[in-house]
Amino acid sequence: MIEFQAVRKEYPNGTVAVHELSLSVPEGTITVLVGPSGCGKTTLMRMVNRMIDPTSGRVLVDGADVRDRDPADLRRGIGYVIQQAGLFPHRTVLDNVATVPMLSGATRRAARARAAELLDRVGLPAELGRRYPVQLSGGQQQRVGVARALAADPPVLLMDEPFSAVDPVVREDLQNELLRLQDELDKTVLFVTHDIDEAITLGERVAVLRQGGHLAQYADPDHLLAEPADDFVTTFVGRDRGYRRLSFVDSAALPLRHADPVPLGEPVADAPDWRLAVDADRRPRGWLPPGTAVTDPLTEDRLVAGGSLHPEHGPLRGALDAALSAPSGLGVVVDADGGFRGVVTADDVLAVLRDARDRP
Ligand SMILES: Nc1ncnc2c1ncn2[C@@H]1O[C@H](COP(=O)(O)OP(=O)(O)OP(=O)(O)O)[C@@H](O)[C@H]1O
Repeated sequence: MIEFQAVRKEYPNGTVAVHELSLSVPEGTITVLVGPSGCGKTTLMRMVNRMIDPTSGRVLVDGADVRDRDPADLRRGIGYVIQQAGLFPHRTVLDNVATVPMLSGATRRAARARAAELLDRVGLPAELGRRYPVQLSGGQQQRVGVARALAADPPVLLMDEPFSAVDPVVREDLQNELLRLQDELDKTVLFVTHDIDEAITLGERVAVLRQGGHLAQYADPDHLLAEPADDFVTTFVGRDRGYRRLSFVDSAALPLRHADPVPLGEPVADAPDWRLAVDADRRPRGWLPPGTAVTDPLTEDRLVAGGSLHPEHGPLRGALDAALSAPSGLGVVVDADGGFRGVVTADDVLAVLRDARDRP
């Protein structure tokens, strides 16, 4: 656990970067610090590994004041990932990662074996290990940065805008990769970003900071979107927060409508409605338009491509998207194996939301 207790940072020029801020970062979670430029996010984060000491107040890691720890020793237990990855340009990718275990006394051979394992873990092919950082894309470099931060297997990971220099598609990949890794590793991650979407995607807890290093709100993402604490947070989380909130509401209360899918490979009689075609494993393959009779065995070329599929009990946002993107207006719900379960309409999704809102 990381705990900030009434920490304040005033730089020698009189700038107050962090103003008496208290915050607990629970163990094994991703906690995000988010806020506009200059609100003190980086200053706050760097107090954890003593790159910056607070003017007053205390920072505790696992109950101990970091000021009582030797900085080098403290940092061995804290991985640090920054924007642009900060890799050593004259070392190969493999050696960039192997440097960390070698500093902790591993032999070169053992350190390289560990580095190769980590590169694989962050989704990089082994042959990239022989290249130099400039020979990698921005997204690949960030993955190396993450691998290097994990090399000493630290319980705490500090990530300062690690994904902000890459394009949105790569960024989404990296975010998903981090969530997948965190599922396996259970680190205590403190993540800094100025992007509220990134904060909401990654954070189990999100701390919104405003200018002068004030904590505007500290909550889980659903709470932040549903009940922003003040006008600043409302503006910062943005206009479409109602829609984005759907990502955090699960669809357990969504009733499934029955539908009789038509199997591929069999003739189909004419019918007035759209019908979903499924394969032998009941996996949805597409929609047969109303009024189509098929006398030969039904083949995929007769079908209109389907919309997105909604995994049963996934977030409501996926159910709404499935309904809106299907040519029939019926969102297809599938089980864990991708088999057809039933359909939902956009009205069904809205009814669930209305019920949730009206419940006392
Ligand atoms: N060494 C320093 N000396 C004086 N002022 C500083 C110093 N470092 C940062 N500041 C100021 O402290 C405030 C907080 O800076 P900080 O870098 O923590 O903000 P941030 O939220 O991380 O911003 P960004 O998103 O732009 O990186 C800013 O006003 C900044 O100009």
